[in-house]
Amino acid sequence: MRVFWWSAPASPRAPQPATAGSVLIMANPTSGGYSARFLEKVRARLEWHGCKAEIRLTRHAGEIGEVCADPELRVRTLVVAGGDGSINEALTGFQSHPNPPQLAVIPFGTANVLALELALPRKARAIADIIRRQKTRQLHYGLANGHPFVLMASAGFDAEVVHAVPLSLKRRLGKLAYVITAIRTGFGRKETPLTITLDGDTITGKFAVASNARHYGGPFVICPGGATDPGMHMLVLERDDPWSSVLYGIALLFGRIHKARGAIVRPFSRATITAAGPVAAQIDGDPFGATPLEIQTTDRTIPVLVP
Ligand SMILES: Nc1ncnc2c1ncn2[C@@H]1O[C@H](COP(=O)(O)OP(=O)(O)OP(=O)(O)O)[C@@H](O)[C@H]1O
Repeated sequence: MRVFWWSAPASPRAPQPATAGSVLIMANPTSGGYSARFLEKVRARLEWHGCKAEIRLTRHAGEIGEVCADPELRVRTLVVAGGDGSINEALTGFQSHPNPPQLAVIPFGTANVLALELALPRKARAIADIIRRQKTRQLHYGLANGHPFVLMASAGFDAEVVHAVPLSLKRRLGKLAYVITAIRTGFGRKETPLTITLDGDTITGKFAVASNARHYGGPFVICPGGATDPGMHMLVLERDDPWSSVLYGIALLFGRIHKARGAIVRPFSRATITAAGPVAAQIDGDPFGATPLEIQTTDRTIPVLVP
C-alpha cells in the first residue's frame, strides 16, 4: 500500500509551528470528489515554486472549524479542500481567530457553489497558481441566528431535503442523491406557510432563501450580486406543492426563477423567517435546525484567493 507523507496529520490541539507565509491545506477526505492525488499535485506545484505547503486530513466533522479558531494557527493562507460545508466551518472558525489568514479553496464537495461563484478552475496546477499568486477579493458573508454563511440560509422544502438526504446516497450518487430525496420528500410532506419580514415589510410564502451568492445548488443563478459583492437578496416562493416545485425547478435550470409566477426576489439588510411550527432550515447546504431564522447582512469580509 502506498503511504502518503501526510497520512498521519498533526492533532489540531497540538498544532505544528507554522511560519508566516506558509500554506496549510485542510482537506475533508469525506467530501464528494475528494482525491489524494489531486491534493498531492497542488502541493507539489506549490513546493516547486518554493511555497511551503502542509496537508492535513480531517478526522471528524468540526475539525476545520477548530483549527481555524485556534489562535496558534499562524499561516498566511488556509486552504479548504472540500465542499461548501467545509468552507462554512472555516469561516465560522475564523470568527474566533484574532488575526485570521486568507482563505483559498480546492473545490471538492458535492456541489461547491462557492467555487462557481469565484470562477475557480478545476485543474490542480491552475489552483496551485492561484494560491501562489495571492490575488485576493473580499468575501462578504451574512449571519443566520448569529452563525456566518457565505452562500445562503433557507427554510422550507430545500432544507427538508438537505436534512433528509442520506450521507451514503450522497457519497454514491452525488447531486442525484438530492434529486431522489426531493422526489421522495416532496410527495409525503405537509406544507407550512412562512412569514418573512424584509426590513419591516411582511410577505408570506412556502419557501424562502436568503442568498448572499448569485448561484444556488450548482451553476443556477437566482439573484443579482455575488458573494464578493455586499448585500443579500431574499427569494420567496408562493407555492411548494409537487407540481409547483417541478415548475420552479425548471425555471431554476433556465436561470428564470426570479421571473416565475409566485416568485419574489428582493434585496434586504435584515430579515426574519418564521412559521407557526418549526420548519427545517439549512445554511450553505448543511442542516441548520429549524425556524425561526433571523438573518442579517454584515459589513464583515474575509480575503479569499481568486484567479
Ligand atoms: N473527517 C470527517 N468525517 C466526517 N465528516 C467530516 C469530516 N471532515 C469534515 N466533515 C464534515 O463533512 C461535511 C460536508 O463536507 P463538505 O461540505 O466538504 O462536502 P460535501 O458535503 O460533499 O459538499 P457540499 O457541501 O458542497 O455539498 C462538513 O460540514 C464537515 O463538517
